[in-house]
Amino acid sequence: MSIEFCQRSIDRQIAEYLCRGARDEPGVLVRSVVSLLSQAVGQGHVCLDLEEIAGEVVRIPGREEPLRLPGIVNLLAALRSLPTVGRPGEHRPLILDEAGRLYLYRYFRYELQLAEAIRARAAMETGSPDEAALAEQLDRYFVPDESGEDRQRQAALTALRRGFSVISGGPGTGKTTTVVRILGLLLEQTGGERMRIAMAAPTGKAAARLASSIASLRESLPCTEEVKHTVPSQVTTIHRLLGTIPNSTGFRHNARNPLPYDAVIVDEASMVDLPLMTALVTALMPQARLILIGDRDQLASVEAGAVLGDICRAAESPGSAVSSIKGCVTVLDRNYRFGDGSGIAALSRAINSGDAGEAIRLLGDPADSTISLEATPMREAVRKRLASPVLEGFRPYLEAEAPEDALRLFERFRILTALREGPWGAAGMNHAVETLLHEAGLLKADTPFYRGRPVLVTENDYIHKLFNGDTGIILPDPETGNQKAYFAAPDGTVRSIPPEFLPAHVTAFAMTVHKSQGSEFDRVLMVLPPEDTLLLTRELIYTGITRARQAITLWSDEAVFSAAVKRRTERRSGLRERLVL
Ligand SMILES: Nc1ncnc2c1ncn2[C@@H]1O[C@H](COP(=O)(O)OP(=O)(O)OP(=O)(O)O)[C@@H](O)[C@H]1O
Repeated sequence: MSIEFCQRSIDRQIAEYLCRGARDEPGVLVRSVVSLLSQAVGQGHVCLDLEEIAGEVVRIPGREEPLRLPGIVNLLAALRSLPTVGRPGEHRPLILDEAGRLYLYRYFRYELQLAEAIRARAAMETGSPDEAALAEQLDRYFVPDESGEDRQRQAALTALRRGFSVISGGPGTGKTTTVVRILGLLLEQTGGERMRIAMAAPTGKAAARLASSIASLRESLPCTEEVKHTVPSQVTTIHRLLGTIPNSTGFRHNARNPLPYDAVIVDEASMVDLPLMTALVTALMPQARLILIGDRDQLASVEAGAVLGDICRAAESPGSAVSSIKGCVTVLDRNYRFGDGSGIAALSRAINSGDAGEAIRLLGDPADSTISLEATPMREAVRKRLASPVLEGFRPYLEAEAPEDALRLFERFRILTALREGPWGAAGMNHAVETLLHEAGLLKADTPFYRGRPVLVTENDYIHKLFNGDTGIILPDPETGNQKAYFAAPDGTVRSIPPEFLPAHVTAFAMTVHKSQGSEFDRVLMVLPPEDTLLLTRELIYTGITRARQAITLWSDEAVFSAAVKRRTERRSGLRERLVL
């Protein structure tokens, strides 16, 4: 195997800077390794596994001869001889650990701090000592079902008893239902007011979704009105909770100024990267409880790490038997929304187990119209093939009068893509959809902010309270007739701003699967390119498919789909091992 360097200038600069002491041929070697580390971090890995690259051939841009890296012993020796490389515990720009993992110092420190904080919290027993009272409470909240195995009840028990717990499950497995019951249980246990609980999610959209679920589920809790009223209804973004500081990567809340909460619950935790998760756990009070909710099978965070996945795997690993992380993770696997036999549920299971053949069989089953597979059309045929799903999917919102109706109806259908650019990427699809809708007379795409243009915000704007991932629609103000960008607020109301004030945004008929994390739509058309690429992974396919509540159509060639389902995203990190110490 040879390693391709898609070296960015930043990787080269970092390597030059960190390898100042290294000269001549060994200097080229260590500079290359450090460049590879920087590149790996850019791709989402936390560290570089030297075992994996030892003995491999590296092609370096601008250098004719490829470089063969030495075997692991010599490679480790070469790196250890550098003044910039230290061992764990030392304060050097690069850290080489005992397992041959090379880190940028910052990431090593994050990983170590996160593992230590989680282990300490996992070892913390927080539950009420009154077992009989606890059993009575749990029976009230979780009416035993015929299966005899109630994972939701188990998840709640863990959340009540331990300082750290994780609830992982796909859409519709009852994560939100369980969280709301945990809220009721926690508040009951402590007599309501004394328990200070914060709820957060990585994006504004995910926060809004959780807030509205809590509002609708709270009334059904089997507790007193008094307890119901103390159930918190606010969900914030993690950045807001921690308090961002302009032009700094630090937060207002940290170990010296901890968050004033007894329990912090984080939804959509698979989207949280290593630096942010570390910032969050280090900002908790020593006795505070942390509950993470998410889907371990989804795409990992955009930035470095796969924290939720690593935690879940650590809890399952054989080594965890003697560690505090054992028993902290509950996986919910029963689909209450569709039933386990539904097409989308069965398809997600086949994909998660890497069984592409079964997934293709399910997709081809004519008896199930909720899931289907069609070959990706050639570039020239894309628009023709899009016409029917696009007109059907987008007509209702474009014909709606009131902004709140348009926003609600827009959630019915979305095109998700694997790629950002190109004819099968979000950019190409958006262009094709715009043209189709324009030709059909459903919109007039003659100005940037035409009536009906859906926009997806791509950065956080604290002034206008718009966040990365928020989706709005340009519509005329009923009173003035001027175009405005309308957004659904977390409380269910609609608000608007003049389109000129919009932060960075893109058109949103189609969006990448990455951007769709934290959202769900009734029907989804997911588009894979006709050629296989390394970006197509099992996690990407699973995440895209599970965005659909009712029906999914997949455009993909069978070979491309199979290759993708078999390809797992592996993010290098040492977190799993550090958690089971
Ligand atoms: N134990 C249960 N018995 C019966 N129905 C349940 C149970 N748990 C959840 N449900 C129902 O299943 C549906 C999905 O539950 P919920 O929204 O809590 O799942 P979720 O995992 O949070 O899904 P998503 O990730 O899509 O938000 C809801 O309609 C809920 O009422």
